Amino acid sequence: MTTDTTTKDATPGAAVPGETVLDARGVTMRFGGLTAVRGVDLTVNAGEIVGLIGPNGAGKTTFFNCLTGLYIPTEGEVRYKGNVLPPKSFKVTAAGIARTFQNIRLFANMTVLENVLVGRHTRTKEGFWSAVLRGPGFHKAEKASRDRAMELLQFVGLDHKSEHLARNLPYGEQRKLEIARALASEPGLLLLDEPTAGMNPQETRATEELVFAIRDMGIAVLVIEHDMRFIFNLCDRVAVLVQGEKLVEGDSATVQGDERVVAAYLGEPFENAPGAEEVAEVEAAEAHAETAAETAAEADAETTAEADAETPAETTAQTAEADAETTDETAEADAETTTDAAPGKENDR
Ligand SMILES: Nc1ncnc2c1ncn2[C@@H]1O[C@H](COP(=O)(O)OP(=O)(O)OP(=O)(O)O)[C@@H](O)[C@H]1O
Repeated sequence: MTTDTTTKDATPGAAVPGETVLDARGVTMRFGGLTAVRGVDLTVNAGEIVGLIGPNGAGKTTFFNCLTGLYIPTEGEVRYKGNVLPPKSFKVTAAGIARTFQNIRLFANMTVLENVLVGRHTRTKEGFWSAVLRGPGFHKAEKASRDRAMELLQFVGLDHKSEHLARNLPYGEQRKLEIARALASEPGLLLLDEPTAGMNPQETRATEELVFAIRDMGIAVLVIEHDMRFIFNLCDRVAVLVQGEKLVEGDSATVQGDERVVAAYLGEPFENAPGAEEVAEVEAAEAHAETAAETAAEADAETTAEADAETPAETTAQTAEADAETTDETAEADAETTTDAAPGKENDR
């Protein structure tokens, strides 16, 4: 019996510069009557950071799921380094694509180090008997895995927390741990689904640096994010999905300057832009609701003004009358009193 306990190619992801790492063509995903992604083409080349943006429900995560074997696209094809991807997520990971999730998926009750070690399982060859017998080869492989996991924890800045339980990490560090675990499979392409969600501006900037460092390690990156500043600082190319369709693709300046993108985010759709009709309907309903609210407010304001105008005038007039009468009576009484009681008057008479 032989047990192969060597660690597989440490950097299988290392890509040839300029090589097309990901090539998705005509990817369509339907759920019953709903087409979440429609005919999307997207490539990611070695050394690139590509952004995928779009309003909520645009189909970004569904597209990611089609790239990672979680969904089998209804139509279209996804190739990684020229090979069609197998329709199983663990095989996609083994092929060289790793990902993080929008909703963090860590093993909460395992330590930080154990979480990263789990990510390494596709890169080790220890078989069943090796694990059972725990011979010298197994221990050697285990040590190599631990060393690599610690390197990755150091890379994301979590090596000092390797023995902490994952669930005790603050949110931002949990996101970093997810990235370290994804890197543990030594990918050639990393897909990040909203990596800065819930982070403060400082953590977001640190994540930006981390993604640049990942790219510099030779790993291509495709990132979904709603933080436009993060996307436009980071990405070589950005693709915009709206209503499941790719609306625009280009460098940051091109995408930022494209009026259809501005319209898709600001709710002023272009004629024939995907989703324009729906947005127009929502806008019309909102405008109608606003007009109704304004009319009601104006009517209220008029009623109040009329009531205000009548009430103080009458009250003031009545008060003035009452004051005048009181003053006259007081003056008379004062005059009488003063006259009657004036000292020395009688003496003067
Ligand atoms: N498993 C599913 N079954 C049915 N419909 C789904 C499924 N997954 C996604 N959808 C629908 O597909 C559409 C696209 O959703 P998706 O989550 O991909 O959008 P998104 O762009 O990632 O949105 P967000 O930015 O809010 O995460 C939505 O209408 C969603 O409800």
